[in-house]
Amino acid sequence: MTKTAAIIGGGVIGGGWLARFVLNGWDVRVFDPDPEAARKIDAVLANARRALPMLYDTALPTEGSITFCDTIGDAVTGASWVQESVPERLEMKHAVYQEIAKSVDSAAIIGSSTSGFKPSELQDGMDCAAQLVVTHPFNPVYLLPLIELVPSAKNPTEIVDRAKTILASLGLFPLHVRKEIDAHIADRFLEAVWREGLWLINDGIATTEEIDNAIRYGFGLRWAQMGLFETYRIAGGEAGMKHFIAQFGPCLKWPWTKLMDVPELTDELVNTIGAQSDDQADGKSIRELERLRDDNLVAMMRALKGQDSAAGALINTHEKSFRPTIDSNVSAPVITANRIVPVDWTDYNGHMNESRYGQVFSDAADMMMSAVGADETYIANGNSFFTVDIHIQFIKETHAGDTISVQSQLLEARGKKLRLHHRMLAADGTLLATGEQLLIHVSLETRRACEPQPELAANLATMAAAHAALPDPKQTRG
Ligand SMILES: NC(=O)C1=CN([C@@H]2O[C@H](COP(=O)(O)OP(=O)(O)OC[C@H]3O[C@@H](n4cnc5c(N)ncnc54)[C@H](O)[C@@H]3O)[C@@H](O)[C@H]2O)C=CC1
Ligand SMILES: C[N+](C)(C)CC(=O)CC(=O)[O-]
Repeated sequence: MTKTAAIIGGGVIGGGWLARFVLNGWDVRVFDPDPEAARKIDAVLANARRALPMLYDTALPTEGSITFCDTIGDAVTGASWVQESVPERLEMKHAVYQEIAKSVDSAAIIGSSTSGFKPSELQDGMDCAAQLVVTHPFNPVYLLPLIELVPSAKNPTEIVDRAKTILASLGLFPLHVRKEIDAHIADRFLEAVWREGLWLINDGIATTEEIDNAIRYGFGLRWAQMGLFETYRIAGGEAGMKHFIAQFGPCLKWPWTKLMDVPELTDELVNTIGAQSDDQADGKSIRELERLRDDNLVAMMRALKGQDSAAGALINTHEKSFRPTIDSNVSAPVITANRIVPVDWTDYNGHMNESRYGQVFSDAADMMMSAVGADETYIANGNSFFTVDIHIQFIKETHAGDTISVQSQLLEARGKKLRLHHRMLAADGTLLATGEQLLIHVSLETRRACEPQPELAANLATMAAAHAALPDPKQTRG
């Protein structure tokens, strides 16, 4: 059944939420009084449509619909999730909640994107306070998975648990902030780091670019995969965290940081920061910077996906929830891939690198193996297939963001030998490449060829019989 979300406020953050819901198959109803809202949302959605699907090795669910509404009441009616992302002003948020409360379903969850308000401040005077929690996202919401989920004492556990389940189903990482506090967890860090950055500029120590270099060439990379404490545990050497604290704890009392002092944001300081930031951007527009940011985030998150670590492990788990299953009894070629070409698969020629064709066909073979029962369990029990030969024909170029699919056909399954033929197609059916693979069934213990287990042999025979009736794929082009 299609689920419906209401997006109240469709700016930078509301637009990102909208994209996250729509690209995960939810219908969305939006209210934003800005006459430019639809145009701005389209721009965010275009970025999201390009970037989010690249994180996954299979197609996302079919997109949901988007409806622009004239009132808050119209937008929230029938929605099971309402996401408020109006400007960070308490009186404005309260006025919006009054309107939401008039029409919202009593079972709906209302999430606020607030960066700093505590849920109890937001719930103050609200009729359906028990339904509202803070769900604080990070920009770009369509790519970054963290959501700080902050309930107050007014929220029943059921709401918090259901919010966690829904957020996880969108590929998000709900971090339950158990005690409400101004600015939750992450923005307290960001603000401390930002404050220090402002001081370093104010005091003429560093420019915006030098500060960004200090982050992106060093600790920013560490933080992205391990965070603060685990990184410092390692920095303590074999003696670990306690040794690290013994060594560096005393520095905390030295005047390394300015702590709560804030430099006065005089015109002079703001102009200095603005000018340095303009220099640093080197003529790139915000849209160009967004694209660079998104491509880099996709590439980094895909690297973590390969390691099944941190944000990458989350993507792998989410992907399992919508990965299609394969029916091995089909008398048509099996669809073994349906995906987007990610940005990290392209090379200096501006197209998908040849090595990735091999990867696509290798993944397709994995899907065929799993379709006939040579799945994770079969492999864990000590048997598998090794590829001993592959012939690839590169027929047409393909580029980052293109949709590709693969049709696989079983050409021969005889004893230890398995021969597959794959056709890689563009979204319009154009043939992009073909791959023919010879695989040999092996024992993972002896690392030598051996006969498949009887059940697998029977499944292979069934598929081979069905596929024998298909036209010879080597004769079919385009
Ligand atoms: N920009 C950021 O980096 C982040 C912002 N947030 C939070 O998200 C919320 C929204 O911030 P942004 O998207 O950055 O602001 P924004 O200014 O980009 O968007 C706010 C949108 O709300 C609309 N709006 C104004 N009054 C409205 C009303 N009565 N009903 C419906 N829509 C209304 C505006 O037309 C605008 O499109 C704030 O609470 C902010 O603290 C959270 C995480 C990051
Ligand atoms: C600057 N900010 C407080 C609005 C930042 C956030 O709330 C989170 C983010 O995306 O950095």
